[in-house]
Amino acid sequence: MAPLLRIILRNVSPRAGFAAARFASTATKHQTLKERLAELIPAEIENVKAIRAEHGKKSFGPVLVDQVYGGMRGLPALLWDGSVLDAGWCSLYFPTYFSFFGLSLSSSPHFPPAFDVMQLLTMSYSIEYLHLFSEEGIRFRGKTIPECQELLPKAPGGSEPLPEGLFWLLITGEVPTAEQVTELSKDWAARAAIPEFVEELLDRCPTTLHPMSQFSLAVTALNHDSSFAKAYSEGVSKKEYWGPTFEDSMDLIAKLPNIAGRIFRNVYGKGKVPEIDPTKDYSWNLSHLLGFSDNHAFVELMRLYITIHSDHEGGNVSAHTGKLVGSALADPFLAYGAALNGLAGPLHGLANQEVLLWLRKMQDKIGKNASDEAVKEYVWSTLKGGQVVPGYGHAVLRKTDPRYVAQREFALKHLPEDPLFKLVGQIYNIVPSILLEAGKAKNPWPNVDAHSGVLLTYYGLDQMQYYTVLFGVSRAFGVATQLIWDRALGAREYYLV
Ligand SMILES: CC(=O)SCCNC(=O)CCNC(=O)[C@H](O)C(C)(C)COP(=O)(O)OP(=O)(O)OC[C@H]1O[C@@H](n2cnc3c(N)ncnc32)[C@H](O)[C@@H]1OP(=O)(O)O
Ligand SMILES: O=C([O-])CC(=O)C(=O)O
Repeated sequence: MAPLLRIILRNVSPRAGFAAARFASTATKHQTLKERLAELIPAEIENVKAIRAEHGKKSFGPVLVDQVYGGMRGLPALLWDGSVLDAGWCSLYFPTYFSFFGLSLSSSPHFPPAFDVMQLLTMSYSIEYLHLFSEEGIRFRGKTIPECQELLPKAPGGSEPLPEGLFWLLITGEVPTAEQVTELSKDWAARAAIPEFVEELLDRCPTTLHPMSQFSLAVTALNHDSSFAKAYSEGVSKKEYWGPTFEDSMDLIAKLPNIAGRIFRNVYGKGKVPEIDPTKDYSWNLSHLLGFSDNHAFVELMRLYITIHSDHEGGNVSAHTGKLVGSALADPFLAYGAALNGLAGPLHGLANQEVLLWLRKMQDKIGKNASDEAVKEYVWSTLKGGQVVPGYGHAVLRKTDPRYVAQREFALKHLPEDPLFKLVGQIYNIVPSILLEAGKAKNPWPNVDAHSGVLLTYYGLDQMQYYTVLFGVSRAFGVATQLIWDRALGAREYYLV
């Protein structure tokens, strides 16, 4: 049985966070992200040392055979800094005077061991609050999506959070100033150009090659100019790994709009890719490269979309893959290229494409204003055909995904009368009870992918095979954050039996 214990595990984000560093110092208004990060790292290294010295030999509990066969669901062992996923029915948070320790209890088999952990923690941490049966789903550095929408800086005239602010929050645990976010926008615009050979590589792809394959190909090729790979080959000290990893991560995020824009224009015959505007924010530029920047609501949608898709704890396929590949000291481009290949699976990020295809097929079969009865029959025929209902269910969540809710609110504000949006609402009233009746899915509620494609379609971006590329632009924020912190804290490489 010993090898079982060495299986890597999903769904815990127990990192005593940045309160310690915040206690010692506070970000100054003019600091860059890298300067602030450099200040935070030493305290965090000490924090991890202290946790390991005190708790290193304690156990999170047994590993069940079912969990090993069940895709490692509910096993708490994967460190993830940026976000914690709360299943929607049970979550414990332990903020203390010097640290934040978030433990997500994500599935029932894990419940008893989790209580061991609770005891373990209460032995040495003062609990300021503990909330059970909470409803938040994802929290970015402890902040829910509505809190991020409220607290993060906005563009002039905009009401959705700027993803630049979310990235700052993921990296530092702090809400940035508007000035810091503007500097980040400028920095990313300055780094946005992609090498000519990557442009050529994309231009030579057949238009029939799936946009996600092109995306991963181009991201992988960026490794040609990796600061980390260069520094490593020149013998950089372990202690300095995080610096070139940070530079690569910033380059990666900055270059994604140019890659995504080029793929979109090549595949769908939309002409030459325009220049990045260095005075504009990241989402405006992404929208511009896709040809939608004159539509203010679409740009706002991109700001929301990139913010909410950025990070979802470490157990999902893309995040986990990025961390795993990065743990062998592959540079961020190689690690993220691998992550994108996982995101391209239909049970993960590609589900947003699958949802639209499924909706279109449904409309072809039963018409555009079908009755509830006809929709029910169509859903049953999907299940009876041995297929999944795309956009429904989740490995961790046990409630409607708050990212679905955020997108629904956006739709209610901007496109309340859209027929496809209404169909999504109709399906919401039908699918959960059918999935419950079918008796297999542990979570009958919709996930993020059930809604995103409908919004994009409304604004004219109806090339559904392309949708997961946008998801991939966003997910880089979370994966990059973890790669940087893993290098800063000297995370060990994974070892699978
Ligand atoms: C960004 C994201 O990645 S969000 C997820 C996007 N993916 C989708 O929307 C695809 C549809 N959903 C699914 O396939 C699943 O719910 C997943 C992959 C998301 C989660 O999988 P799991 O954690 O294994 O779900 P769960 O434990 O509930 O599965 C139990 C059974 O219910 C089935 N099930 C789960 N969700 C659904 C669904 N939406 N439709 C039909 N059956 C489902 C599973 O296929 C499984 O069947 P099996 O026992 O025959 O293998
Ligand atoms: O968390 C998961 O398993 C899948 C998901 O919703 C995401 O990665 O955004």
